[in-house]
Amino acid sequence: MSKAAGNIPLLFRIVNETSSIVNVAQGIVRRVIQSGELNVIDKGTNDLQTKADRAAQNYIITTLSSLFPKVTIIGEEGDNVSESFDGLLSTDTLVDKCSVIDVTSAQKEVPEHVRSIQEEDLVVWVDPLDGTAEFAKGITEGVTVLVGFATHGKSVAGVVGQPFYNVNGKTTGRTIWGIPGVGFGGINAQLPPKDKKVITTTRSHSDSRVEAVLASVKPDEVLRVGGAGYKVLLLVEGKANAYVYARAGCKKWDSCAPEAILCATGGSLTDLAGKYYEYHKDVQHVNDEGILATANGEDHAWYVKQVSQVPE
Ligand SMILES: Nc1ncnc2c1ncn2[C@@H]1O[C@H](COP(=O)(O)O)[C@@H](OP(=O)(O)O)[C@H]1O
Ligand SMILES: [Mg+2]
Ligand SMILES: [Mg+2]
Ligand SMILES: [Mg+2]
Repeated sequence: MSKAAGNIPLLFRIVNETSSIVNVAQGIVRRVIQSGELNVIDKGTNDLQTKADRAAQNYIITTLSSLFPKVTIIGEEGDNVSESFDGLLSTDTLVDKCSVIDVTSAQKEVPEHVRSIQEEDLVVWVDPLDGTAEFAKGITEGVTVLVGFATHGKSVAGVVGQPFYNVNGKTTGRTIWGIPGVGFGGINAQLPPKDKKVITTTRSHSDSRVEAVLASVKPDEVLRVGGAGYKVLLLVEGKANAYVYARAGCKKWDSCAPEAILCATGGSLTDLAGKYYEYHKDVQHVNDEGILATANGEDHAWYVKQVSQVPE
């Protein structure tokens, strides 16, 4: 390893490598839908998995673990995913490499908790395709590829790919990264307007309690879209004020990367009581207490109070 590489914090190096890996994974996801062969299975009730979920996970974990063999990687689709990605590696040049962290300028200000991270400290939460219920129906805009990084139980970095992101009607895809306390890139972060309360929530996993809690925050407008990652991107871009989901169902791989990116841009993601989720390797996968995320972290306490008033 060169001296320069040795000086770059491990977290920066792994986020950079992951952004390239996520670019390739986005190509895999696009290729599968172009092929028309999704090979959908239901892992439970309304819990779909397609060939794209399997192949993208296999690619991400195989590549990341070969580069960083000491990290712990937990993928949504489990440990025995063998779907081949060989025929799905495109020469797709549509997606630019995401903007990398400018290490030389950022390095002076790297917080100690980031600088001190060792490979063996990292737990990586991989959701190879978020928004599968919609993807299987051909609703692709909200599909994301999520890779979140945690140390000591906290979400410390995230990379999110959006393979069907459109610019002027052209599907270009994009890759976004965020490290709380350091920065973010790949997205134009904006606060939502203050004069209107736009709330985003699930499109495909609602129930009566989800609706009752949603009503408690008195939305002016509700955006029902697929994917935890996409809902958080709506917050980061100022298109929604809060993401409210009062049901167990999202898992650690759904929230780890979005939490880091949202936090890096001034927002907050917690359970409905305002408590941060833990991301250590032995934690329960299901986020039992729902999701409450706000574009502006200063609004968070108000939402916690509102939702706490809904009877169980
Ligand atoms: N009740 C539930 N059962 C199963 N999965 C759920 C769920 N609620 C949320 N999820 C998962 O959380 C993510 C966001 O959900 P939603 O789009 O409904 O907001 C999706 O991830 P995946 O698409 O990666 O499986 C979805 O499967
Ligand atoms: Mg799934
Ligand atoms: Mg998901
Ligand atoms: Mg998924």
